[in-house]
Parts: sequence; structure tokens; C-alpha cells
Amino acid sequence: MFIDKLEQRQRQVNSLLCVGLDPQPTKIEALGINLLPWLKNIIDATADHVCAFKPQIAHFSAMAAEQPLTDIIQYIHQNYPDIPVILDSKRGDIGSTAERYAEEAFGRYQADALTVNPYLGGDTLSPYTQYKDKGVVVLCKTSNQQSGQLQDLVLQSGQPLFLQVAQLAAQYWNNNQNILLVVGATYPEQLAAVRQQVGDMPLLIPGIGAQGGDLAATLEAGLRSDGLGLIISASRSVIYAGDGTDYAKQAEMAAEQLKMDINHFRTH
Ligand SMILES: O=c1ccn([C@@H]2O[C@H](COP(=O)(O)O)[C@@H](O)[C@H]2O)c(=O)[nH]1
Repeated sequence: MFIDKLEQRQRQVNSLLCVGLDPQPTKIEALGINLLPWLKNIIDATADHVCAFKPQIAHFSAMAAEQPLTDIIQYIHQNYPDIPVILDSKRGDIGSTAERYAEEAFGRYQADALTVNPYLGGDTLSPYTQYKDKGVVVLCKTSNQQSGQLQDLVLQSGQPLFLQVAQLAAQYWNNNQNILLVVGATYPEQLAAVRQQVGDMPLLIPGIGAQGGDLAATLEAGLRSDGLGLIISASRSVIYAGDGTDYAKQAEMAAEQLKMDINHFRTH
């Protein structure tokens, strides 16, 4: 089960940090290194500090780098079998197509979990959730500035759309107990409301670092009483912490610092 694997890793290394893998060609070319060795160096440098890695699929497919994506997920599984891989693909389509997206993430790429968009409704999520040992991370309240244009709309029931997503996820879609939600660190108040709605469900939290999310407020709002329940994801602030020959060392230091910052707020 994905959630068991995740929480085991979180306990094992005492870390809620997930490093996002968002390769930008210009930055990597400037280092005079190819994509796959760059990815391996970033992973080797940060692995000790993470509970998960999160490759973002567009950052690979935009440069026709599907093979490096396949290779790097395989590399993580072979070298760091305890670290789950969340494929950030934000898929969403009718069931027959969702089945192919599920095969893409879990079959082709061998990811442990993927992110999905719930806009099409619950029937389009079951092609993913039927993979009982995999995680399905559903967008709930995204980190971007205008996420409220749709996600904060107040429904007839009186609750905002993002909370309706949280309620549906917790009460109706989670038959296989393998759903998680995405909530941006840029919205701690909404995170608190989601936590109240979904009980112990783990939440993936992007928005720390480059997007300016508030770490203290995030942990205050979303941490479970057992000190788990959150996956704090950072991409650019870690993987591009340095732009010189010591880029891997800089990434390692940024990951370790962020892990320690998270742990400081977990215990205070
Ligand atoms: O609400 C969301 C959902 C996903 N993301 C993704 O997370 C990373 C964030 O990158 P940073 O460099 O740490 O800002 C990126 O892959 C997004 O696609 C998100 O930011 N917000």
C-alpha cells in the first residue's frame, strides 16, 4: 500500500520532505551535463533527507524526455527502494481514457502514486483507485494565485468547492483507502478546513520555497497529532539551490535545511 510505504519512509528518516523533480533544460544545459546524470546526482544528493520524490511529467514530456523519466523512476526504485515516487501528472478524463492514464503512470512509468484532477467527477477516479497498492493524489486546493476562481466557489450547501472535493474524497471515493489530497502551502486556512474534513488522510503540500508558502502555518494547520499526515514538496528551491559545479551539494544542503525547518515546526 502506497500510504504505508510513505509513512514507513517518513518515520525511517524522520522527514516529511518530498523533493520535486522539475528539470528545466536551460538550467541543466548551462551546467554542461545531460539530463539523466543531472537527475541521478540530484537524487543521490537529496535521498537521505526525503520521504518521496515527485517528478512533474510536463517537465519531461515538453522536451521529449519520456525515456529519462522512465529511467530515473527505475533508478530510484533500484537504488532507493524505500522511497516512493509520486508522478505529478494531474490527469483527468472520462473513464476509458483515465484507464490509459493509469496504465501510463503505474504500468509504463512504474510510479507509486500519481496526481489527478477531480473536475470530471468520481467515476473518472476509479480507474486509478482500483490499483489498490498505488496512491491517488487528488487536487483539492491548489497553490496558485487564482485557484479560488473555481475552487473557492460557494455551493448551495454553503461549503466551498474545494471542501466538497475533500468531503467526496473522504466519504465516497476512498473505497480502497488509497486517496490523498493536494493542498497548497499558500492557503493554510483552507488547509485547516481540509484537515478537519478528511481526518487522517495524508495531504501533499506544494508551494513551499519558490512560491512563498508559510511553513509554520502549514504545519500548524495540517499536521496530524502523530506528527505525520503531510508531504511537504519543494522543487525549484532545492534542485536549483546552486547553479555552479557544486549544484548537487547545494541541493543536498537545501534539502537538509528544509527537512530540519519542517522538523522544527513539527516539534514546537
Ligand atoms: O497546487 C499545486 C499542485 C502542484 N504543484 C506542482 O508542484 C511543484 C512546485 O514547484 P516549486 O518549484 O516548489 O514551486 C511543481 O511541479 C508544480 O507543478 C504546485 O505547485 N501546486
